[in-house]
Amino acid sequence: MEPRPAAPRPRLCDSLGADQTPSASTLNAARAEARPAGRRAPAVAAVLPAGGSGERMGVPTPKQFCPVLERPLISYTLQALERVCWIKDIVVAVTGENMEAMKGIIQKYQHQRISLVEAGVTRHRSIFNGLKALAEDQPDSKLSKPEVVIIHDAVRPFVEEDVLLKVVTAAKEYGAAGAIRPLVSTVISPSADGCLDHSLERARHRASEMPQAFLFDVIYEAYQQCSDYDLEFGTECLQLALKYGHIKAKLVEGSPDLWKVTYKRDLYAAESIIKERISQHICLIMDTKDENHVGHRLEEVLKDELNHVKVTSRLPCHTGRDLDQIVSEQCYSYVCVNVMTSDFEEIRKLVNMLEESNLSILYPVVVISVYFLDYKSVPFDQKMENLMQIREYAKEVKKRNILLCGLLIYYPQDEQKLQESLRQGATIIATLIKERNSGLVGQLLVA
Ligand SMILES: Nc1ccn([C@@H]2O[C@H](COP(=O)(O)OP(=O)(O)OP(=O)(O)O)[C@@H](O)[C@H]2O)c(=O)n1
Ligand SMILES: O=C(CO)[C@H](O)[C@H](O)COP(=O)(O)O
Repeated sequence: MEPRPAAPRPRLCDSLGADQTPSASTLNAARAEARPAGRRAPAVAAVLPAGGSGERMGVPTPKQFCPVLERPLISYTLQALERVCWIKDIVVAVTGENMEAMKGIIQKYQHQRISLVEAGVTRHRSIFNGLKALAEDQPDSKLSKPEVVIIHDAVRPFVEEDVLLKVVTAAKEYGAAGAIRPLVSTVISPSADGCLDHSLERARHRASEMPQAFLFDVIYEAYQQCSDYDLEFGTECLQLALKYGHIKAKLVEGSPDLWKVTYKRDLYAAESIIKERISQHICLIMDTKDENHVGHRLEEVLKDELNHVKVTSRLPCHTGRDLDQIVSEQCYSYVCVNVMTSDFEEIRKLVNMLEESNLSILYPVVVISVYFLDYKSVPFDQKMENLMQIREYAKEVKKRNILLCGLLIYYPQDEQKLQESLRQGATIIATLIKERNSGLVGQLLVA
């Protein structure tokens, strides 16, 4: 039996940013990095069954294509697997009628390493079709048979590298492995007359989740021997490895986020989790170096209000160089503090950089333009005329998934009122970033 590969190493893919696909040289470097001396890293591929109709979701669109933050659910799962640079191929099984839509998603969100196969009428048949694509070296296929294959539902978007590595490592040793979770409800067995026959002791049972991983030959041979009944009604790949391959899969404790999107409530939960994850970093761009200026006080109040969020500040003159760094850190929330001017020059520069970075292809980027309205120095009507440009400009940039709105904070005012305005401003900023509500683009809010 092959020795276990080394423990998980830092992801080389991270240095490229989780949403970017590593180059071939980085993949090779990652493999070399992850390969202890003398041990060969297994060739790993993934099969994603995505051919269901999502009946339990109760909407016409199959749930894998339902939008979350205006992006199809399946795209998040693909992104999660693409982050893992040692998965060389990702085979997705979709129905013929959804093939073009799937190709469009791959192109729009710049997914890589994806191959498409026709789904089957059941989940097992879809998976089997995916395995066939990996098993047979068709003349024009760029796919090759992997040593280990991951099977993961396309509607489980929150899968991390660590659990993938655990199931793959275990599959190499045991032949099969799968993620499990504690049961939330007790499992019961009803009798023919619809009454309780018996219940299972919940603590002694687990829920089978995904990802699962198998030595390719183990699961492929199991599917080839599968009865029609199993292909039609089965729901558990680990059971096929046991029944047809006599392999007892290694069970790996998974994280709470491995759940499968099945009902409509799961879409709302997925959107909430994604919003929370992309709101963990705020970049504050100041247009003044004056450390004593009120704009820097807003930074302090924001840090105080949002103690779990990373707030980094930048000056426009450094923005270009620094922004590349921020983009690679996956920052999707920008607060531009304008104390010196109410014109749009700085905002336009930032928006142009964000567009060039393609950052807003995957997630909506929030840009909040904060104006300290020194109503004593500039006639109010002249300033408002300037500021009202935001409405039209915001409509324009919304098309590129950038959500722009304005925030006015009166200034100067007595210390207590100013502190109150700053706190109100921080609350408004936090809400705009957390909610990412496209209905508010172009609005001018007042703290
Ligand atoms: N013929 C099928 C049926 C299901 N799946 C996929 O298997 C995964 C898990 O199945 P499930 O949650 O049951 O999806 P649906 O069958 O679409 O849901 P429902 O049972 O509510 O119709 C999903 O990614 C689904 O697209 C598939 O590839 N081929
Ligand atoms: O949890 C799982 C174990 O492999 C599968 O995702 C689940 O069984 C799929 O069943 P269904 O397609 O009916 O949702």
